Amino acid sequence: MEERIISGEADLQDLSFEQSLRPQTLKQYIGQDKVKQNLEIFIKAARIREETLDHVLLYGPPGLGKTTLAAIIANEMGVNIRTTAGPAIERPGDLAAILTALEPGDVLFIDEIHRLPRSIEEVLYPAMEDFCLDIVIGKGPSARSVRLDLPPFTLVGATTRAGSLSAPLRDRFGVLSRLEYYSEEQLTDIVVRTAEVLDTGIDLKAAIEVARRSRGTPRIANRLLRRVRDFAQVKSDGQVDETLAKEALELLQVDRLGLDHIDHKLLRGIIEKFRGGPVGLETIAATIGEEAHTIEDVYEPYLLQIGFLQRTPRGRIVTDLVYRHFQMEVPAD
Ligand SMILES: Nc1ncnc2c1ncn2[C@@H]1O[C@H](COP(=O)(O)OP(=O)(O)OP(=O)(O)O)[C@@H](O)[C@H]1O
Ligand SMILES: [Mg+2]
Repeated sequence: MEERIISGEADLQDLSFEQSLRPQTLKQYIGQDKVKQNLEIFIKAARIREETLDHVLLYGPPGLGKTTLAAIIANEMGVNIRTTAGPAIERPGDLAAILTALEPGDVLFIDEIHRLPRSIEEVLYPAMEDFCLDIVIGKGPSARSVRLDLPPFTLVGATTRAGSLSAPLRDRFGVLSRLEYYSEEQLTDIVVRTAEVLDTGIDLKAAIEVARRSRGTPRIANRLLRRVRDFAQVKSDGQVDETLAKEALELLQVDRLGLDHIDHKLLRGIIEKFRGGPVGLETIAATIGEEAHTIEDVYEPYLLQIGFLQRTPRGRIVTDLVYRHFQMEVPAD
């Protein structure tokens, strides 16, 4: 798969920047109002009762702020956060080691929780429900099960694929929060805030230009801003205005809706070879030389979100919006 500047997934450079860009409190966290309102109430209530917060599952596409929100939850609860990821926990013993090291009230953040092995999930159930751990000591006829008490804790799970989570695991979360794509206004606020953190001067119009091309995703907004900032430092005095932002984004080959050459290839392919569809996923994949699941997981979600593609039982179709975007005549049928 090609590297894309408008990918929602983190690259190495993002990771080194993101830590410094992360908002620390619910107040600083822009957008996701419904999720924030709920969490605010649950957190307040838990603090009044001096109890741990219920387990929270955060789900939604990459780069929308799940990891950020997990850290904010711990911060607002005034507790420590321990971070791990589904694929990092291979044996029940790994999980036991993490759980027994928690302090009362801590947040345990498990990223990519859908990738937790089934055998580990089963250890997690009693830990989530009753704060205890059943471990088997010894082998064969002398084996016995011992129950270990754990400190009360809050599990915060994050996943881009809520659908691949097993039902029993999903049911054990008291709070299920789905993160949505951000509006242009919210992304503009994020761009302005990031520019402040990076000590970069940016005009409002330039910030809007970056926001508009960020596919509803803060990670992409921050990444584009960094590239535009580089451009401003080389080409002018470092101040980002609208003309400069447009010029830089043109060079990055991100169009005014945040589509890149791969999106263009996909959409034009369906128009030119299949008269706009319907066409099956496998056929599209073969035509543009990509894996079907990559198209489904990576390329399609945003195109569906902005109404450029539709999924029908007979395959994908492009909508009139695409013809207009490419300034092509919309076909009569
Ligand atoms: N609501 C927000 N307000 C301000 N900045 C945000 C917000 N949400 C995310 N960001 C910024 O976007 C970047 C990516 O966010 P984060 O790493 O939390 O995404 P994620 O959902 O965990 O992604 P992934 O699925 O890849 O793990 C971070 O640098 C963060 O600062
Ligand atoms: Mg994350």
